[in-house]
Amino acid sequence: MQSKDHIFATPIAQLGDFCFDQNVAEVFPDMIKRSVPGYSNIISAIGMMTTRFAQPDSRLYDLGCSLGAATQEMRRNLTQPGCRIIAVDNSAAMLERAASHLAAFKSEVPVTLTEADLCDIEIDNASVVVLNFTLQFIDPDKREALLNKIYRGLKPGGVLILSEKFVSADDTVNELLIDLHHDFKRANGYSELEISQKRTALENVMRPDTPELHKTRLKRVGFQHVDLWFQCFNFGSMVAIK
Ligand SMILES: Nc1ncnc2c1ncn2[C@@H]1O[C@H](C[S@+](CC[C@H]([NH3+])C(=O)[O-])CC(=O)[O-])[C@@H](O)[C@H]1O
Ligand SMILES: O=C(O)C(=O)Cc1ccccc1
Repeated sequence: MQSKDHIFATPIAQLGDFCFDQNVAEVFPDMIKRSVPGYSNIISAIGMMTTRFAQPDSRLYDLGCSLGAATQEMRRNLTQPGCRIIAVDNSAAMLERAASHLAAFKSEVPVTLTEADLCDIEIDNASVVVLNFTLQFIDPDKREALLNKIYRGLKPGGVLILSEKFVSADDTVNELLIDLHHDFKRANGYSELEISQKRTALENVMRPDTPELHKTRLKRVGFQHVDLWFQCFNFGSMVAIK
């Protein structure tokens, strides 16, 4: 049985910044499923893209892996020999649980779990890189350098799958998409208090960009082929091919 997310269910007097601690790690599968429209479709598609883009004797990176949902899907769909998956997160609580989640499945594919800041790791010999709802938590000033490092670490023909919460450049549409996201959360059983307290807690730590900025930046770092392949409300996923 997975634990249900009640983190923001009661009034919190000193609402601090959202962080990926033990409490969040414990309820994370429930939290992400009820909070991110399209999450399970995106995870499935990461598996499908792995089958298409993984190259023999290369590395696959899951950056900001949380409990390793994308890692597990890549591992299940990998058909090329000699590959290794490197799953990275800077939350010790997440990585501890990722290790036990991944150990619950049998697989021949080696996985390295690394506790590190994405800004400090090396990326090398990569055929598939996944940033599934992680770039939005990186300091905006460091995003381009990280994407540049990913581009340089990818082999020709390699792919980056970048999923994010977006802001719309059009204020009216932006408000509509945020409202629809809140409707989605209500429909999934979150109360007004849960929605508003989490929104406040995320304000300083999650800074979404427009899809246009993502596309321009990905092109600037060198990706030849970039587009949005999925969007539901203000959440979506882009593909960038080297
Ligand atoms: N600087 C950083 N360095 C490393 N990790 C970081 C950093 N900043 C944040 N993280 C990590 O990025 C993850 C973001 S969750 C990813 C979901 C997952 N990809 C999934 O497909 O289930 C998305 C969400 O919760 O909306 C958390 O585990 C953070 O600890
Ligand atoms: O819940 C939200 O409002 C989100 O934007 C998604 C989310 C999901 C899990 C952790 C942090 C943010």
